[in-house]
Amino acid sequence: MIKAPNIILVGPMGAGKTTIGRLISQSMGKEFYDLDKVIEDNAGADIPWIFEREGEDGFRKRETQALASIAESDTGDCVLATGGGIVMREENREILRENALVVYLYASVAQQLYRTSKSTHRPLLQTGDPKATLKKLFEVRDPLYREVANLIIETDARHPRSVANKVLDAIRRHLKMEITVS
Ligand SMILES: Nc1ncnc2c1ncn2[C@@H]1O[C@H](COP(=O)(O)OP(=O)(O)O)[C@@H](O)[C@H]1O
Ligand SMILES: O=C(O)C1=C[C@@H](OP(=O)(O)O)[C@@H](O)[C@H](O)C1
Ligand SMILES: [Mg+2]
Repeated sequence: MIKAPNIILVGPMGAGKTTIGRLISQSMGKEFYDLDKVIEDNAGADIPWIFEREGEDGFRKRETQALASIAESDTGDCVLATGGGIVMREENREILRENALVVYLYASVAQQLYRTSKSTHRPLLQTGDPKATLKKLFEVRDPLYREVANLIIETDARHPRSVANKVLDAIRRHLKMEITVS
């Protein structure tokens, strides 16, 4: 059986997965991994370069490999922030569902747009109409995030520290509930 990491954050670009993942890993005393960073380290190149040279398909292959390698390693006791497209492949969703507590960080399209607008490192948003792109992606992906999630946390109108505290509370409640039930 594949051993998945403890806490996995999913959600759209700009939901705050990287930011919140780091904060909650510090509070929980767990190792933190950002899947995009793992992919970049493995490739020796950044994400825009990978998209440019290998296309989105090449990136998705690397993403699945990186997820599987973390899931199969002994680093089970960690917090993992994924990229927004992780739910697009069924094999990824299977790994996410296995053993991990998956937290969906929800953000409205307006917030996604606002939070991603200052950065140019997301190749999918380097289009004439990033709002339309985010909306289209969200329509496809939101049901998939919900399919794999154990917990859903709303992030609009919340400071990152407040989102992190909400996630930590929800995780504690969820784990306590599981212990009480079993
Ligand atoms: N709750 C929040 N409120 C305001 N800004 C946020 C919040 N969460 C993240 N951000 C900011 O939004 C940007 C994208 O966050 P990031 O963690 O990279 O998102 P993701 O990894 O989900 O794409 C960063 O500049 C980050 O500081
Ligand atoms: O939504 C996506 O398909 C992607 C999201 C990005 O990560 P973040 O969600 O952390 O921005 C990164 O993996 C890549 O640019 C593709
Ligand atoms: Mg990120």
